[in-house]
Amino acid sequence: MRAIETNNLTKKYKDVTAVDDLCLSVEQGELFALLGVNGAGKTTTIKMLSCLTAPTSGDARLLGDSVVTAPMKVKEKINLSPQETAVAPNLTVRENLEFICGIYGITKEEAAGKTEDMIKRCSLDEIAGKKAGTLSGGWQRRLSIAMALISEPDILFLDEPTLGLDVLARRELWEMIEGLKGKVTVVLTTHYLEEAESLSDRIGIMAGGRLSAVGTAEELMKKAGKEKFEEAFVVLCRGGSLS
Ligand SMILES: Nc1ncnc2c1ncn2[C@@H]1O[C@H](COP(=O)(O)OP(=O)(O)OP(=O)(O)O)[C@@H](O)[C@H]1O
Repeated sequence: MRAIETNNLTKKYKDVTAVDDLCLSVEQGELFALLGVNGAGKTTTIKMLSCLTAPTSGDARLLGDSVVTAPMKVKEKINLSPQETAVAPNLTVRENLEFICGIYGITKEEAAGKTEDMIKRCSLDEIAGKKAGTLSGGWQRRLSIAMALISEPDILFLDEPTLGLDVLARRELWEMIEGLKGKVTVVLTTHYLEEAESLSDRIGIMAGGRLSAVGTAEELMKKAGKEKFEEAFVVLCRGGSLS
């Protein structure tokens, strides 16, 4: 069974078609990156796949369940780390994680163990007792992803995980995301081409709400007839043919 399978997934706002007839599949354990210029439809796609907004038409199945007819089942299997880091600034890192455990109905005793596990797994030890609001952007993103992992999702959506981070913080977050490879299906959106190229198994390029190409970075460069990924991206954004 595929992790994600979309069939003609479409989202229209009044006079804008944000996502247009999207047909895409992602395998279990895959790290899939959605690339595209501003307004290409990446965030809207993630929102439909994570049941935050309903499609106008079409459907998507996540591990077999439809976002249209079974959104509650889908929500049990997924989690999202949104563009805006959603940590509680006055709680410590540990308290933020315990708070999320509470939301999922995990008992206090279990929550303590789960929180410590997550602190170790996401290498948050050195800042576990610090208030989240005092942390750098990189640490806040790392905490935000740890919070999304508490529910042990099969599929994790990361919307622009490294937006605004400096080069070092970005590299550290890449290592964390790479550590998820093969264990969790990850779909991330990004504007950083090198992020998609070095992290992901496959890349989908969106332009004008449509998927203009999909494949490994190598395949996309071959398809565009370019040796550099950035050049391939420009060609494919400007309407390279569908693969
Ligand atoms: N709630 C909304 N109401 C009206 N139009 C919207 C809404 N959300 C998104 N859009 C429009 O849909 C299109 C796709 O937007 P979306 O945010 O999905 O793109 P994106 O690829 O994520 O862009 P960015 O890289 O800038 O975040 C844009 O034209 C946007 O203005």
